[in-house]
Amino acid sequence: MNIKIICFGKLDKKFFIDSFNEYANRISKYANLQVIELKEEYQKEDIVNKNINSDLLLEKLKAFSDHEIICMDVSSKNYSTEEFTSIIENNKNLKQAKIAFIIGPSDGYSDKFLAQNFKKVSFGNITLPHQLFRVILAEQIYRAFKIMNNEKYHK
Ligand SMILES: C[S@@+](CC[C@H](N)C(=O)[O-])C[C@H]1O[C@@H](n2cnc3c(N)ncnc32)[C@H](O)[C@@H]1O
Repeated sequence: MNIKIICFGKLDKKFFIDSFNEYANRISKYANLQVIELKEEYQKEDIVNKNINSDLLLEKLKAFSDHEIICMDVSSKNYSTEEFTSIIENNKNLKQAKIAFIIGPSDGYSDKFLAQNFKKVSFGNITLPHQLFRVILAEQIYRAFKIMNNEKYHK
């Protein structure tokens, strides 16, 4: 399985880099994980930033039309770990399964972006900073593989 995380900016704190690398390394036992970091526009008005960054995402996603796109969005339906696992599990047996998770820009997604027919997933009604969220997403992907493979992991 090929998994991509498409996100904005770089991890710039050692504790985030170390934590993410730890989970990425664990995930590598089950899947190819690739992180695609986009350059975020943040110096204009919020609404302009939102539109520019969302359009950049849409442009980038044209190269991933063969992927299941999962948009991580605070305001969407809450997914439990088991429900999240089922998204990955549904792809598991597909030949050349490809999933791309999107971590959005700081000013949110544009209406045009949200109108796309992507699955939208929230990990709960709290807004997490994007660097921390990248670590949490990697941990949940790793947890999903442990669950799918009936392997022991911390409860
Ligand atoms: C700092 S947040 C952006 C928040 C932005 N103001 C908004 O309303 O979308 C950056 C990204 O982290 C992800 N994120 C943060 N908390 C999340 C949560 N509880 N569930 C799902 N995604 C989350 C989303 O992809 C979000 O676009």
